[in-house]
Amino acid sequence: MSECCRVLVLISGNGSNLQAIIDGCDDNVNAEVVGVISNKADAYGLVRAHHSEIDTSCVIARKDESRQQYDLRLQTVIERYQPDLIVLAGFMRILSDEFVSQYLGKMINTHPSLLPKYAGLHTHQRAIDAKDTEHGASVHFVIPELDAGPVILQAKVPVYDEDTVETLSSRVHEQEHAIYPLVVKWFSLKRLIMHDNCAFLDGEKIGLHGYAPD
Ligand SMILES: Nc1nc2c(c(=O)[nH]1)N[C@@H](CN(C=O)c1ccc(C(=O)N[C@@H](CCC(=O)O)C(=O)O)cc1)CN2
Ligand SMILES: NCC(=O)N[C@@H]1O[C@H](COP(=O)([O-])[O-])[C@@H](O)[C@H]1O
Repeated sequence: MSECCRVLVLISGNGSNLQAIIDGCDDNVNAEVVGVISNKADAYGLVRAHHSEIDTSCVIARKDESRQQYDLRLQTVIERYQPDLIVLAGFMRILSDEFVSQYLGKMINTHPSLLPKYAGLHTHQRAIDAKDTEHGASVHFVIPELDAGPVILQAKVPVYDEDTVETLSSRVHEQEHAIYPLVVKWFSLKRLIMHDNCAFLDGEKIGLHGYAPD
């Protein structure tokens, strides 16, 4: 079996996607979560990592620190883990252009909307306010432009009239927990790459709305 894919997960909160990725890195997947980095000391995802005996680090923003200064500290910690893949899983900081440019093609994110709809924050409330009938999640490569990287895989969920942010986000979470580990598996098997700002799976260019099996 080829070298195991070293996966580093960045979080800010609960870590349910982290948990899905930990659970997905079983014996059949050539990947291992080698570390978890949080920008919040109280992130429950750190507890999840401890339970799985995964090394953790915290990089907490300092007052009057520029985005670039924070990212330099973050980069120093990241390099200790020598990751093959960096997974943003609810990591709630916008990363500087210089930082992201160093990890093009090896950094992915899960975003709680059907990109390119609703880049940014508060996506569930925006979908409810717009009376959308469908919503979902997008796993994409990370580029400097926020939530604009090539989409790899999307999952759709229905939106009901009686939905609240809580009920809708829960439905989206369920789908994220299914698709994110699959994308990590594809990357670990070297089936998934980014080239010229496009995502490719098994050599086939992935469309704007992610991989769609025939
Ligand atoms: N350069 C990039 N950085 C990040 C990307 C990206 O695509 N390019 N993805 C985001 C993840 N994300 C949505 O999926 C996201 C995270 C955070 C924010 C944001 O506005 N953060 C604020 C602080 C918000 C808070 O503390 O609650 C900020 O950083 O000023 C938007 C989208 C990760 N980074
Ligand atoms: N814009 C970034 C963003 O909103 N990301 C979202 O944060 C949640 C983290 O949940 P988790 O901590 O339980 O994995 C996920 O739903 C993810 O899509």
